[in-house]
Amino acid sequence: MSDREAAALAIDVRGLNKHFGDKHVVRDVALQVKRGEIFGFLGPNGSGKTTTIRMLCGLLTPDSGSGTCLGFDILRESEQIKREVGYMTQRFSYWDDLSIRENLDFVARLYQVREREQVVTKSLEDLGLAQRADQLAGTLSGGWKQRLALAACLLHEPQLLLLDEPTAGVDPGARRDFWEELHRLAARGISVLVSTHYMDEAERCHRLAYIASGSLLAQGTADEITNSLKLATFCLTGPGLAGLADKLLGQPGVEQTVAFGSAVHVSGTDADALKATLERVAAERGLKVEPIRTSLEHAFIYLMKRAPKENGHA
Ligand SMILES: Nc1ncnc2c1ncn2[C@@H]1O[C@H](COP(=O)(O)OP(=O)(O)OP(=O)(O)O)[C@@H](O)[C@H]1O
Repeated sequence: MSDREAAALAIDVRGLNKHFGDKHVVRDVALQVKRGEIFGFLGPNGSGKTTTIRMLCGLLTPDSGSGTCLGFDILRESEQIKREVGYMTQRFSYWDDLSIRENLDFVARLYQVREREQVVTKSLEDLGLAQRADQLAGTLSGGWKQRLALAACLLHEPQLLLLDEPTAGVDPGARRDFWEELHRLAARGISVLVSTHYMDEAERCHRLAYIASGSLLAQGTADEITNSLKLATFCLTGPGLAGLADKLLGQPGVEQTVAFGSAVHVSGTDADALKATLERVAAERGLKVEPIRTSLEHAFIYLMKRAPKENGHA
């Protein structure tokens, strides 16, 4: 890769491995995140997302692997990385009995931010927190707490944000606002790697990676990931759908069924066999069957079901 291409990458790592005791929790992970890109990091609980993020920002040393974060070597230059990265942990800690402004002021002191007062005031304005600047953090709702957390990790003007499930437990309106803010930051050239369990958030990322049991199973745009699986998906609607999803499993061509209230989505890689099965079932039961686009949600359910169940040892 040329220097120019490398400079266009905020994160460029390969062969990352991490064990905890005899548990191999991150396996040969390679990630490339472009500058100014919002990169989604998805995977079931315990799949290794937090561990990977901590290795990227120099908080954890990989057992093996190499690469750069913002052009700094992840093994030798972790101090520089920490200075240029904003890391929002799953449980952001703020001080309940300090106001929003006092919390930000405190964090700005930790980072030794110059012209602290102006920086804090600007941050309050940029993040829409000015009206609540004097409210005690402990009295804020989940959405406002996340906003405070984001403001805090932006104070030292990082080039890259590593956000670990920043919107867990936050209501849909506040999540939408949070994502608008992420897109504004990305438009300013800030790179974002964000882990999430929400499909609507995954759809809003420029590119994504899916990790299960420590291994990356897919990486690319939403379309690249869904197309790579070569899944055909059909939607069944009509009367008496209860229990149908389970009954279909195991029939020719049927690899995955997902029940929704008023429909069952059925996917498989052998489109002809799947179609034949569904047309037969639809005729028998008086249902309607139609092909639909394989969504990111279908793709991730498919990947998750095929991933090894446990983190293996070794
Ligand atoms: N310090 C540690 N010591 C021992 N095991 C750990 C440690 N940190 C994480 N693990 C284990 O490593 C595995 C991966 O954890 P990690 O937190 O990276 O997953 P995750 O994908 O971020 O999960 P979640 O979505 O639940 O946050 C889990 O089995 C976890 O129990």
